[in-house]
Amino acid sequence: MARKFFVGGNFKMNGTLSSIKEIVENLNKSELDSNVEVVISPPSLYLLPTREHLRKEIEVAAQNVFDKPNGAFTGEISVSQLKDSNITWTILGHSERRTILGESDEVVSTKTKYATDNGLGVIWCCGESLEEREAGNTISVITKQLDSLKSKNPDWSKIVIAYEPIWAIGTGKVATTQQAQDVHKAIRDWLKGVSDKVSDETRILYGGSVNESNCGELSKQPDIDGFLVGGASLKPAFVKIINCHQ
Ligand SMILES: O=C[C@H](O)COP(=O)(O)O
Repeated sequence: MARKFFVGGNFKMNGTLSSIKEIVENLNKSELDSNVEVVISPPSLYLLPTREHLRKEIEVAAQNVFDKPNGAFTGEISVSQLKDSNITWTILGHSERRTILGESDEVVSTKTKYATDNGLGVIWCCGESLEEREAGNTISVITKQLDSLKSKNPDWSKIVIAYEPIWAIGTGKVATTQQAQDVHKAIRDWLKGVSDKVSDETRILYGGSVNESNCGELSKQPDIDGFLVGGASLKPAFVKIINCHQ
């Protein structure tokens, strides 16, 4: 079955009201490949104005969400609050939250389970550090992250996986097409252990220094179903990345 190509833009903690307005206006007026699913993820403060002004075919994602319905959880946002604001996706498990904010596999998996069970799409991130890659542990690190997720029995139909080698994030050091394809294939094979259907249908995105020059080759790989773009999603060239898949 053909998986719909997916391009996410993760603004991280970047942007202002005016710069995000410019990004939204640029996306609104651009011709975008209708075979590509596009989701952009501004900082939480800008979710609502982004949703309000962005063309409807593009969805909006939070960069994080909590696993409780409401209550005394200062600084957190709930799934129902996002859905109430027409925010239909969230990113979870980004390496910056795992390493800087100390989110464990258990925390990420629990939040993913809660979000998917309550109808939110999740861009679920995994990836290895440079030391782990150099020690030959890439697949075992990713398998551990995936095993933790599987143990919670999430709704896989709501999950898009983003493979993001930490050493390629924001460094300009993109993984080679072969390095990326190899890991994506390993993830696809691992997904067969959940079910053939999940393996066939789940999109696996690549993230890490994707730009308008390297996206074409990466997009030709059989197990690369899209991108999670950081820095380049803040630039007009993001449109070229959306349209790079032939
Ligand atoms: O979520 C996006 C990734 O961390 C990639 O960021 P980057 O494209 O700036 O390397």
